[in-house]
Amino acid sequence: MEGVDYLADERKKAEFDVNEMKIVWAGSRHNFELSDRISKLVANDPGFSKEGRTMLPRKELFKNTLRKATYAWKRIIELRLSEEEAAKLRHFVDEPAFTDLHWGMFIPAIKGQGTDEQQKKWLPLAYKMQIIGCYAQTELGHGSNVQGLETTATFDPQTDEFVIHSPTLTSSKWWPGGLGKVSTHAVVYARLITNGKDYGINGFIVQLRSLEDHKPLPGVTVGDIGLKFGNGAYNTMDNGVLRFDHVRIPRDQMLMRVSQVTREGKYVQSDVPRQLLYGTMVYVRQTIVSDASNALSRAVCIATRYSAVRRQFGSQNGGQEIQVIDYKTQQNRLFPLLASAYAFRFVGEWLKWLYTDVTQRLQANDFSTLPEAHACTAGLKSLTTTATADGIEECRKLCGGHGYLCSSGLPELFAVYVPACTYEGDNTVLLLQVARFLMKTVSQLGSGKKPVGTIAYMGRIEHLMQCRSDVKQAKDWLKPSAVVEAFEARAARMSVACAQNLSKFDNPEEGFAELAADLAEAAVAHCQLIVVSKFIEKLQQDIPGEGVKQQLEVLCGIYYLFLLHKHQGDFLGTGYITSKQASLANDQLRALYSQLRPNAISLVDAFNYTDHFLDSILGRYDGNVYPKLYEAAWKDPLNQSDIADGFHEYIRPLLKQQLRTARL
Ligand SMILES: CCCCC/C=C\C/C=C\C/C=C\C/C=C\C/C=C\C=C\C(=O)SCCNC(=O)CCNC(=O)[C@H](O)C(C)(C)COP(=O)(O)OP(=O)(O)OC[C@H]1O[C@@H](n2cnc3c(N)ncnc32)[C@H](O)[C@@H]1OP(=O)(O)O
Ligand SMILES: Cc1cc2nc3c(=O)[nH]c(=O)nc-3n(C[C@H](O)[C@H](O)[C@H](O)COP(=O)(O)OP(=O)(O)OC[C@H]3O[C@@H](n4cnc5c(N)ncnc54)[C@H](O)[C@@H]3O)c2cc1C
Repeated sequence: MEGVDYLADERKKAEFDVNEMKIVWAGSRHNFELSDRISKLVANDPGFSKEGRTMLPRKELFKNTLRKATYAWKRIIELRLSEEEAAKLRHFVDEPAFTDLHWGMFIPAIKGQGTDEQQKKWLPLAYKMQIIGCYAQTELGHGSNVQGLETTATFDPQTDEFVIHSPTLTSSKWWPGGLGKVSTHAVVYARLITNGKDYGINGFIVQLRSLEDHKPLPGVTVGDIGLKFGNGAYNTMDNGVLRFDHVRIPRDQMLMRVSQVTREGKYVQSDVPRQLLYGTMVYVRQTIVSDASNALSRAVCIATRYSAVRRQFGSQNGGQEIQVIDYKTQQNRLFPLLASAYAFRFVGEWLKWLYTDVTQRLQANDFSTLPEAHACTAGLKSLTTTATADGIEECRKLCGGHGYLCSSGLPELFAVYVPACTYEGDNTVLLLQVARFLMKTVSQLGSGKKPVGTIAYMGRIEHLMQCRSDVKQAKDWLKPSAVVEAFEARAARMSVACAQNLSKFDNPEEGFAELAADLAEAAVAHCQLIVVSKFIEKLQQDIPGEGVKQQLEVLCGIYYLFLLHKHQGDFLGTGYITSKQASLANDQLRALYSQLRPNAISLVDAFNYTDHFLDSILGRYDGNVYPKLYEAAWKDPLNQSDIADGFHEYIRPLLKQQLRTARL
C-alpha cells in the first residue's frame, strides 16, 4: 500500500533528536541545508532518473551518461549554482562521468602545479568547460611506481617546444577517466628530458582532440580501454588509452610551479619540494576518505532498513516472526559498519582540516607538515576504502538473497566503489608509505626531534612500551583514556617491533621488503588509532540535541571495541591486555549493541538520503519492500513477453526431441 510507513514503529523507538543528528552527520547546518536542497532538486528532476541504468548496453549507457552530465551542467548554469552547490549536484546525480575527473583532478592539478600565469590562462577555459580535461598519469606498464613512467617530454630548443612521445607499448597511458571518448586536454605526466638529461617526472598540459570536430590531433592515438567490472557501474566512465607519436607542445605548457625549463633549455628546480608534483593525489585521497563515509552509510542504510523489515523464524502462537535485525549475529555484522560510517565521517572532516592547514603552510613556504599529510591521506585512504568495500559486500550478504538483486542497489554500489581500493594508489602500496613514515619516526626518537601531530604518541614511547591496561570491569572500556592508551600502546609496540627486526638487516631496503607484511599491519594499527582518536575528540566537542551525544558515544564504543575484538591478537600479543580484559571488551560490545538497537533506523535516517539517491528497493524509506520487488521483477526485459526470444530456436526443438524419445 502506497503512503504507509512500514518502519514507523521503528522510528518511534528513537531516543534522540534525529534532526539534530542530521546536522552532525552533514558537518554543519549550512551543509545539511545545502545537501537537503540539492538532493531533492536532483530527485525531483526526471532528467536525472536512474531507471533501467543497469540494463543498458555499453554504448547506450555511455551516451546516457553524456546526456546526464551535460544536463547537469545546463542546470548548474540555469540555476546559477555556486561551485559548492554544483559539486553537490554532481554528487547526487550519482553516476561516474568525465566531469568527475575534469573538476576533481584536471583543475586541481593545474591549480596545484601551474604557475600563476598558467592558472590565469587555463583555469577560465576549464571552469567554463570550453576545454575538458583528464589526469593522464598511469601507463600500461606502471601505475604504482610513478618514477617508472616511460612517456617522454623532450625539450627542443630550436622550436621552444616539448616533444611528447610514447616510446614503448608499456608507455601507453592506460586508465585515465574521461580520456577515452571525451577529453580535449590532459595533464600528462612524462619524463622531462632537456640537454640529453632525464630530470624525472613532470606534468604537461597537452591538447588531444580538436575543439572543432573532436578528432584526435595528429600524432595522438586515443580510445576506451574496454568494459569494466559490474553491470552499469563504472562503465559510465570512458577510462582511456593514449599514445603519442612525437606530439609537439609549447614550452609554457609544462606545469612550472615545482620546476622550470628556460628558453635555453636549462632545468631549474624551485625551492618547493619535488613531492608537490604528487599534490593532486594528496588532495584526491583526502576527498576519497570523505567519500568512504558516503558509500558505506549508503550500504548500511539499505541493510539496516531491510533488516528491520525482513523476518525469519521464531513465530510464537501464529504471531509474527523475528525481525532479522534482532539476531545478535546480524547486529555483530551490521552495527560495527554503522559505527564505521560515522567514524569515517568524522575522520574525513578532520582530514579536510589537515589538508587545508598543509595547503596554507605550503603557500607560506612551510613544508614541515607535508610528510605527515602524505602519511595521513595515504593511510586513511587505504584504511577507509578497504573497510568500505568490504562493508558494502557484507551489507549485500546481510540482505540475504534479495541483496544479490540489482534492484537492492548493492551490487552496483559495490562495483562502482571497489576500484577505490586501487585508484589513487593501491591500498597496500599506500600502507607501506605509512610504514616508511613510522620507521623514520621511530629511528629519530633518540635524536631530540619531538614527534608532533598524529605521531605525537611516539614521544611517550617508554611509557607506551611498558604500560598495562587497568580495565577491571566491562564498563571500564567506556573510558576514553583507557581506549586511547590501548590503541597507542598497540600501534607503538608494533612499530617498534618492526624497527627492531629491520635493524637486523645489513641492507635496510632488503629488510623493508622482507618485513613488508608486518610493516603494513603496523601501518593499519597506526591508522586505526587516528580514526579512534578523532572520534573520541569529536565527542569532546559541544554537541547539541537531545540524546545525540549519547548515541554517538554508543557508536564510538562499538567502533573501537569491535576493532579491539577483531584485532585481539595484536593487543594480547603485544602484552597490553590480558585475555580476561579482552573478554570484558566483548561483553561491553554486546551491551552497546542492545543500546543501539532501538535507534538503528533513526541513525540511518540521519544520513538524510532520498530514495532517488539510495536507488534501492530494500532500502526504501517507507520499508515497502515486497510489493516493490514484485513490481520491479516484471519490468525486466525478459518479462516483456510470456514466450522468451530464442524459445522457437532452442527450447522448442529440445522439448520436441524429448517428446519423440518418450514416444519411443
Ligand atoms: C551506484 C552508483 C554510485 C556512483 C558514484 C558516483 C560518483 C563517485 C564520485 C566520487 C568518488 C570519489 C573520488 C573518486 C576519484 C577518483 C577516481 C578516479 C580517478 C583516479 C585517478 C587515479 O588513480 S590517478 C593515479 C594515481 N596514482 C597513484 O596514486 C600512484 C601511487 N604511487 C605513488 O603515489 C608514489 O609514487 C608512491 C607513494 C608509491 C611513492 O613511490 P616511491 O618511488 O617510493 O617514492 P618517490 O621516490 O616517488 O618519493 C619519495 C619521497 O616522496 C614522498 N612522497 C611520496 N608521495 C608523496 C605525496 N603524495 N606527497 C608528499 N610526499 C610524498 C615519500 O614519502 C618519500 O619521502 P621520503 O624521501 O622522505 O621518504
Ligand atoms: C577505476 C579506475 C580509475 C582510474 N583512473 C585513473 C585516472 O584517472 N588517471 C590515472 O592516471 N590513473 C587512473 N587509474 C589507475 C590507478 O591509479 C592505478 O591502477 C593504481 O595506482 C594502481 O597501480 P597499478 O595498476 O600499477 O597496480 P600495481 O602496482 O601493478 O599493483 C598490482 C599488485 O602489486 C602490488 N604491489 C605493487 N607494488 C608493490 C610494492 N612496492 N610492494 C608490495 N606490493 C606491491 C599491489 O599491492 C597489487 O596487489 C585508475 C584505475 C582504476 C581501477
